[in-house]
Amino acid sequence: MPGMRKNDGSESNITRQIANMRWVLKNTFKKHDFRPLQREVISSVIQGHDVFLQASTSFGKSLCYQLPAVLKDWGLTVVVCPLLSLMTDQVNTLKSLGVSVATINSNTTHDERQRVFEDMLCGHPCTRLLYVTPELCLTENFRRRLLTVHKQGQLIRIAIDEAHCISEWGHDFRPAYKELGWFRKNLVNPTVPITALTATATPRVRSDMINILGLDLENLRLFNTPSDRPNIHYEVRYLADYAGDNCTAEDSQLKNLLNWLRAIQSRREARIGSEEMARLPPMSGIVYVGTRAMAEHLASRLCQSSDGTVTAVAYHAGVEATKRSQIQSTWKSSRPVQPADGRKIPAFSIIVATNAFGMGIDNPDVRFVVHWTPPRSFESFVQESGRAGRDGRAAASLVYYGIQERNFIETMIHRDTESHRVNGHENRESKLESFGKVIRYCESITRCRHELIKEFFGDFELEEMGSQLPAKEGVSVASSSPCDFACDFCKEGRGGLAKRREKMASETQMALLYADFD
Ligand SMILES: Nc1ncnc2c1ncn2[C@@H]1O[C@H](COP(=O)(O)OP(=O)(O)OP(=O)(O)O)[C@@H](O)[C@H]1O
Repeated sequence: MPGMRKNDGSESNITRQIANMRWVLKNTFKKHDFRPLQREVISSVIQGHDVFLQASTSFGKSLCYQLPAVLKDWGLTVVVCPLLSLMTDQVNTLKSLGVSVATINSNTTHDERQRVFEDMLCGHPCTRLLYVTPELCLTENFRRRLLTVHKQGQLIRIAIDEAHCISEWGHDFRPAYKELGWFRKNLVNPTVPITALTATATPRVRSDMINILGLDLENLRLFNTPSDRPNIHYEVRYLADYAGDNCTAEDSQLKNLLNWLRAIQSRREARIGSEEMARLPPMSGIVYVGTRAMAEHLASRLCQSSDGTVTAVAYHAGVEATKRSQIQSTWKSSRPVQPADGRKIPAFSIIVATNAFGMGIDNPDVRFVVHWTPPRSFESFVQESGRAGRDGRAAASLVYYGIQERNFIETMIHRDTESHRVNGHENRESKLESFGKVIRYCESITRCRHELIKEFFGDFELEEMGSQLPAKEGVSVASSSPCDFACDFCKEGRGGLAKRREKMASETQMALLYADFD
């Protein structure tokens, strides 16, 4: 492509870098081997292509721009990142590996900012990776500096993490992302290649990403992995929206969750024996709830009602920042938590969270994610459930679903889009469309849940667009079913699910309930 720089230019340089990939992987990043597809994505990055990577949560997308940035012994890669916590996490990890990395965000001091800018403009920056917010990329000051680095021939790539934030049809729309088309329009002669990464983009969001960023279709390499996660067992539990004789709907849901946890505990005990189990740290899990108050309430109920089996703590935007990071690090540490009063070590360590417990949570051994109420968007569901099993081992996703909650969430979406009026109608339509997928996912009793996830993310369409497939050549990502009894449909069959769903309050019952309310 005219004007396009193939990194160092010469073929021999590219070949040398590709040959060194494995060495850098082992020596700098301390990883034994590439995961399927990582090698191909990284090779394309090194060759100077625009790259679009849609890979499931925990795939290891960051390595796909970090490794090429380190592999070259000069030049700056700018990484646009939407969240402070995500940025801090990545920067700290890279620093601990000895990589020259910097960040400019709202927490960066004036002196540090000056130091980073001086290095950036010195003509031969030491910094290999610079993490910035999308908002910084809007400022004239930063843009001017970036143009200077480019004129000096030192800007080798722009990486845009969580690139689905660019689209109003996405679940995390961020207006500043929409302006990132500036890079392609201005970083020219030679054109600076762009890598866009996401775990959750529907076809409509994907096309926004490609168009707004101005990715060059001639030069673009597309990659994707299936949007579902083969190691996650997906299950939906149907709530009967009426309470039993002496128990509220919440009581019966709590009882159901505790029984589920006890069953996991018994299976584990049968597998490894009770002595070994007593030595192990508690199993980590996340329970997502809709509100801060519910997070506090459910965390305390889980502690009280579980007979010492569960330790649970609430996490939401109202918890003070230092306490939040303390909660996160205790939960991530995987150390057995010996209660001070001599009680037994709990079998489960649970964070009861609102969606404030979000992107960038990289705890490898979360064994389950429970949605206490249905998630508000399908993309959030896949992101949140994808925090389970990041180590590749078996994990579970459980969603509690009931008609009452469904109606409540639909009402809230209407109300929120009314009051915020963010592009009013379109915004509401996209939110309702996404929640519609949650409803179809939960109410379906005739399809494998892994297949539904891939269908809703348009995995098959991505293949048709020319996306590269991971390792096993010729096997279609979308059409092959990875579900080895790893969802309730494939395990229980249509009959089993239908029986469970029957218990859910019917539309008519709900209408009667609401009539009573009025
Ligand atoms: N080749 C590899 N071998 C072993 N571990 C790896 C490899 N590549 C990445 N990882 C690890 O996998 C974890 C997830 O990586 P990363 O944070 O890049 O995921 P991601 O694809 O961005 O996921 P998400 O969208 O959920 O944030 C990290 O702990 C990372 O160190």
